[in-house]
Amino acid sequence: MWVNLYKVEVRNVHKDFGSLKTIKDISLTLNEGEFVAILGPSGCGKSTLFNIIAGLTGPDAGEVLVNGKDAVGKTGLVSYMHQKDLLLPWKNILDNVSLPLVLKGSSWQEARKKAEGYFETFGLKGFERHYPRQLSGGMRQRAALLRTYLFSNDIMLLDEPFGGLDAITRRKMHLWLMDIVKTYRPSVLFITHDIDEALFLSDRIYVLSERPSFVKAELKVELPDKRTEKTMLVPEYARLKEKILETLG
Ligand SMILES: Nc1ncnc2c1ncn2[C@@H]1O[C@H](COP(=O)(O)OP(=O)(O)OP(=O)(O)O)[C@@H](O)[C@H]1O
Repeated sequence: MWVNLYKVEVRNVHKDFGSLKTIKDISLTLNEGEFVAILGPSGCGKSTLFNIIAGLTGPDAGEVLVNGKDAVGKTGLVSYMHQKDLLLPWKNILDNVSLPLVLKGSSWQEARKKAEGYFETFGLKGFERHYPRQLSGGMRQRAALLRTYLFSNDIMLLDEPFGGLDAITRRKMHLWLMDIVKTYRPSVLFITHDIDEALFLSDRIYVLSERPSFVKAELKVELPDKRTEKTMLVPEYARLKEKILETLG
């Protein structure tokens, strides 16, 4: 019998922090090579959900499977880029992004060699020996994304990676990230507050309710694969956006 093996499957997760009811009941799936956005109001428990998937926090009830296996309380199975993912200020960019490979057992020499191979694609070529403070905001985020990708190039949890960037840099990062995703095909769960960002980047979107959160809607984003600025003008884009706005209420 053929069984669809999800990269990530969350089944009926529930979480409270003392009397603070945070996650009421969330189930979701992530297929191989898929880009799935999780859109929800501030404080509804999105980061908590990621902490649970990454094994950093235990759910009060429910299951988390990564590659079909129980992942509750298990770290290291997915790469996780936090909202404010800081690069180590005292290490240069090459060493910052090589670090996950060293933590996984490579020598510094091997790790740097492998990491260097990605600098061109990640728009960091020529900045290997620069320190984080010498880079623009967009470059720092690309370096943090590369570090996340190198930790496990398979499943990535990205918690609002472009939240702190200005609108123009953000737009550029979206176009860039789409190319990266097409080239490397990672499976990505992506938290955002931004409806356009979710529509522009994703294959599917889960819309969460206010806290205590549950999945209010799941939408398939059937827009052309190659998305450009013009995608926003397509009628299907407007239809989906309206549906999300209605759902968020
Ligand atoms: N370890 C903790 N102990 C107690 N309360 C917590 C803990 N972690 C999160 N919370 C609370 O749970 C709620 C959900 O937080 P969380 O960061 O998951 O939301 P979020 O949807 O990611 O928010 P935002 O979109 O603003 O980043 C918040 O009210 C937060 O204060």
